Amino acid sequence: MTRNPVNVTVTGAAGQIGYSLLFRIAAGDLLGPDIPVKLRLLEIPQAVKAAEGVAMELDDCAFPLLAGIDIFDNPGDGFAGANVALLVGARPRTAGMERGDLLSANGGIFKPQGEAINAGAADDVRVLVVGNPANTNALIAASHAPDVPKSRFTAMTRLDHNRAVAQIAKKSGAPVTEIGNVTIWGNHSATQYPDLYNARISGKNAAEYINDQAWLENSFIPTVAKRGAAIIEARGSSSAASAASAALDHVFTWFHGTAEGDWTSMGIVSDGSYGVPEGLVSSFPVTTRDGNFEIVQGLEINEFSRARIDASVKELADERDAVRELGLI
Ligand SMILES: NC(=O)c1ccc[n+]([C@@H]2O[C@H](COP(=O)([O-])OP(=O)(O)OC[C@H]3O[C@@H](n4cnc5c(N)ncnc54)[C@H](O)[C@@H]3O)[C@@H](O)[C@H]2O)c1
Ligand SMILES: O=C(O)C[C@H](O)C(=O)O
Repeated sequence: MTRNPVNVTVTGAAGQIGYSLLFRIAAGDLLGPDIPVKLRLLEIPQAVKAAEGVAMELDDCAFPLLAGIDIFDNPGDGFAGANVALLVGARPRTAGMERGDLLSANGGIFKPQGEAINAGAADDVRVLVVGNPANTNALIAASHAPDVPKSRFTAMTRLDHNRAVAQIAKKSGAPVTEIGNVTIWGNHSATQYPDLYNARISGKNAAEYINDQAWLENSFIPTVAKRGAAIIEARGSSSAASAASAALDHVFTWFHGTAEGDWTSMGIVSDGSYGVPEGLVSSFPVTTRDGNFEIVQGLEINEFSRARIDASVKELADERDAVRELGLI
């Protein structure tokens, strides 16, 4: 039986994440090996030519699952009929730019994109925001899409989650497949809190298994939280292949589900769980199935974790207040 292709809109298609992401989407890594996709590439007018070059290369791969590629320079056409929307394109921070300038520049991108999703995306649309500041950009987009359920808008903290898994595997000597129940709480920023206390290694409590508080405080948390900056420092540009891989993991897990007893991390609109004010887009532990998710409830939050979650959530509240003042939400 042949399935109808799924429309996948990717913004920032000519950028460096786009270049890693699109080929793997077309190879079936986003939705699965039996689901054809139609790519809708959205770029700014100046980058359309580069996106055309990427589309030529996609053609040249002769991917069996790739049912078509269209390129757009405006959100209204780019999001029309989108079932999955990956919002990667964003305005990067440049020298001398204040946080408010960055939020304002990105508001100019994510407000019209939210409006276009509201107006023309498919009824079942699922949105992942990758472009930074991802959580607040997702908040802006969601607030301009009143007809789309808030649960359809997510921000990417899966890269942070995967980074935490890798660090725990390295420290413990266990393979990544034995690491589970990792949570990233809060913002995709240096204030994020990767939670070792509720994580598990081969079914055992990870904090007890590793039993090294100095490593947890002075190595694990800062390494994960500042990994983006470390990659920029080493590579001369921000993470791209790992970010693309995490975006694929995020969407794949959203549709195909978390493993029994495990969970993943997603930036989602808070329902007030764990004291995170309702409406903020914060990272939580979630279980997923068939394009839906539920926050894992009842986890123990010790004093150490509480202080760090609160600090990251405060940053999210400050970002929300800043975009509110700018009239972006
Ligand atoms: N959440 C995460 O974990 C994570 C990880 C890595 C990078 N990022 C962020 O992802 C974003 C993209 O990174 P990159 O390395 O691909 O950047 P890049 O600069 O290489 O590419 C960005 C692309 O977006 C395009 N673009 C800009 N405004 C647009 C708009 N309004 N509509 C459509 N396209 C637009 C640009 O033309 C460019 O081609 C950045 O904001 C980066 O900070 C997030
Ligand atoms: O930190 C950044 O600016 C890049 C990105 O968000 C990352 O986490 O790699």
